[in-house]
Amino acid sequence: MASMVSVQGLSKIYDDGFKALDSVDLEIEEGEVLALLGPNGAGKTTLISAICGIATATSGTVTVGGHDNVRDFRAARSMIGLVPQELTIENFETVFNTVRFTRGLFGKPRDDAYLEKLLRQLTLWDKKDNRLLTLSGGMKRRVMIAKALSHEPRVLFLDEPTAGVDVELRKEMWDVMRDLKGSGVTIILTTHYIEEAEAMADRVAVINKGEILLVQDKAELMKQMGKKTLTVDLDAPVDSLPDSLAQRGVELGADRKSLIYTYDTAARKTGITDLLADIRKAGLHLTDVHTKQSSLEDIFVGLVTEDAA
Ligand SMILES: Nc1ncnc2c1ncn2[C@@H]1O[C@H](COP(=O)(O)OP(=O)(O)OP(=O)(O)O)[C@@H](O)[C@H]1O
Repeated sequence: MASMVSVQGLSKIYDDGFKALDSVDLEIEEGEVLALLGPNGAGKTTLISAICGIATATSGTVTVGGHDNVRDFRAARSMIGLVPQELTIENFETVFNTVRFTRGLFGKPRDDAYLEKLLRQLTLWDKKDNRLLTLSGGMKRRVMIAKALSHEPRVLFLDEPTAGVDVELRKEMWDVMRDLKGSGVTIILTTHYIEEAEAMADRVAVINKGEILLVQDKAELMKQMGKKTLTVDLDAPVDSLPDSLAQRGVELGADRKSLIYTYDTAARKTGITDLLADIRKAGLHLTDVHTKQSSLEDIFVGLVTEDAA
């Protein structure tokens, strides 16, 4: 698939000498949802700002829809919609006027039919004549998205779209994003909620200290790095692990009353049946078994911690 956004060797050193981006390479495909995941201060906002041309890069290049974002700034920028972290809306303006005004700022001719379609898609049409200050938090966020899409961009950047919002509103935002993806918009969202990346992304890019540590298909990532742990609770503590179990890679729990077995979910044979037979042969009695699947969070924490080491 063609790259909608291509970032090559992008570095950003702020005036105080701080290197916020270190030679970032990133290809974003048309129609995908890419989640840019990283801890606070990782460089997510800086990267988005540099792609959108708000922050000037120290070195490297960015193209959007084939347009260089410096040499051909206007063409590149016209393809981008940006929803910043903070709500920036004109409280006394109406929904329709604010969206129409933003479209005008991009030099686009008036097209009320397009704006009606957009506001309907974002379930804001009923509120089109309402002043923004009368809207709920969720509606205000949707107005921000409508503004960002008012000039019909092909790529939408959402910087922390659900930071500090409640669970219900987060789910509502996810529905909005899914709907937009369905209509063909390429979406890049930054988040430090792993749950959000897990729910929304086709691909995940992990950034830490200005460097991209990994970019991968989400399902692939979870399959490859995903491990499952089986814990077997015993009816009485054991002094040492029987050899037959140690050979299988089983570990004794800290309480000496449980056995822990980690296996690869992608493997054809997990070895659980044999393991249970060996436990029985060793004369151990189990009282319970439970399994835990490693989440994107475990994978992410692992990557970032490794990077810090
Ligand atoms: N104008 C600036 N001058 C100097 N340093 C800056 C400037 N803006 C950001 N930084 C630093 O660059 C680093 C990356 O910041 P950035 O806002 O891109 O991170 P982030 O991943 O978006 O973080 P968060 O999740 O907290 O929003 C941080 O260490 C930040 O302090």
